[in-house]
Amino acid sequence: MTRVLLNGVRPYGEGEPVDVLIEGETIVEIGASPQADADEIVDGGGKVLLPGFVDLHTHLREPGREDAETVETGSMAAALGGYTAVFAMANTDPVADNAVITEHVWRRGREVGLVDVHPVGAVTVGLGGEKLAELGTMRHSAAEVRVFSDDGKCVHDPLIMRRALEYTRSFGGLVAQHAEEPRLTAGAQAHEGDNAARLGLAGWPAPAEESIVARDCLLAGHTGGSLHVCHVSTEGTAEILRWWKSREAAGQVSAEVTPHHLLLTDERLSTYDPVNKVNPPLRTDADAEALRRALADGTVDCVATDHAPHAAQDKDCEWSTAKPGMLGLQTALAIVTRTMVRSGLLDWRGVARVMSERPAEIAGLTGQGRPIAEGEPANLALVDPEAEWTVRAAELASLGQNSPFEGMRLPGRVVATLLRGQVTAHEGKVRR
Ligand SMILES: NC(=O)N[C@@H](CC(=O)O)C(=O)O
Ligand SMILES: [Zn+2]
Ligand SMILES: [Zn+2]
Repeated sequence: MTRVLLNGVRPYGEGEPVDVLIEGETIVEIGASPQADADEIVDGGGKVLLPGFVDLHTHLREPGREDAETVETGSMAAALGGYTAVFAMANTDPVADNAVITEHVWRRGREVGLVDVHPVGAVTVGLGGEKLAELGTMRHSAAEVRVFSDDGKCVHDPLIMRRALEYTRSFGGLVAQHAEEPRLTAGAQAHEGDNAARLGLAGWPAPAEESIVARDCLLAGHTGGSLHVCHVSTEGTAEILRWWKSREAAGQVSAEVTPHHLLLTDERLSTYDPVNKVNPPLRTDADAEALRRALADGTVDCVATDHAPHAAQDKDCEWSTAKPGMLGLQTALAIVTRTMVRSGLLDWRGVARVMSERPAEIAGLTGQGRPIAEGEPANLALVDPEAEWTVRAAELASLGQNSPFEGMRLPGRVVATLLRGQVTAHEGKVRR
């Protein structure tokens, strides 16, 4: 069995540095270990050791748009970003609304072997919003799909949403909702507010999100199904979730926020650079601040990247025809470090909670988001909290280069990632 020694690391950024010895897939010893007989020694230098990150919301674009991303390039970006599990959204071409596609994505993930790739199944056939997909078949396929989402589109018909919550409940599944009332966002190009008005961009009003979130909380409560709210973007949504979760009969409702909604606002739109175009749109300072507070106090459960790579021709064009979406996997930890850790809103235990433990729990992954302790699976991310680096999209592993953080100097860097004891990334290089 291969033995890897992480030399002088601080689990959760707490206490004096310790040595972590990994044998095969498992952490076998934490303390002062003999270094001599390890096959590989990773020099920890007192850096922060966290459980490997889990991303509930990634777009890998395979099948169909392999010019924007593939399971392979997305897995590389994930490993470099500290991730040990990602959920690949179903809005591919063809749509992942059946077991053939979800098994293909799952198998590709296993072949690449850098990160656990869990395909998300579509809720409705072709993301059409009209007919439930064969959720049970996907659940019982080799990919064991548990998370279902029409992401990119909202399951806007309340009866379909009700049925999806009821049906997934029967096998312990989860519906992840892209909350957007389509009647309120027809033609929308930006957050509805002063900036959009000044720039002449059609508005995406906050209630388009909030009305669906409120409705879906009620439906989840009524059916006993599990609801996960994707990319929460407004202060109002945070308030609805806070109220709903304070109720005794809140049931299973969870929510995620993206790094870009924690940091960026619609002030960036004045250049009309489509790199800032995303769904839901970048909102106001007050929204971003409310989201940071909601993440800190647990109202919003976790960070999910909504990593959405696009080919150059879909982004280097005029605003209205550009596709929405931003890269996220390799910058998430740095944005969380800047917005949550440097601001004092979260300590590293808190980061472990929002980037690993909660998302693993929400998705029902048993081997991820585990404590850093002897006998536990060695899914780990080693983070240098002091390192500063400048984002260069051309240097990221993704095929698409649409990072809104281009040129930004950010704190916090992933030094190494381990998937079940295998080093998958180290010092900015992928290991295969
Ligand atoms: N976030 C985006 O702006 N785009 C996503 C879809 C989505 O997450 O809604 C995409 O697939 O490109
Ligand atoms: Zn979405
Ligand atoms: Zn998405």
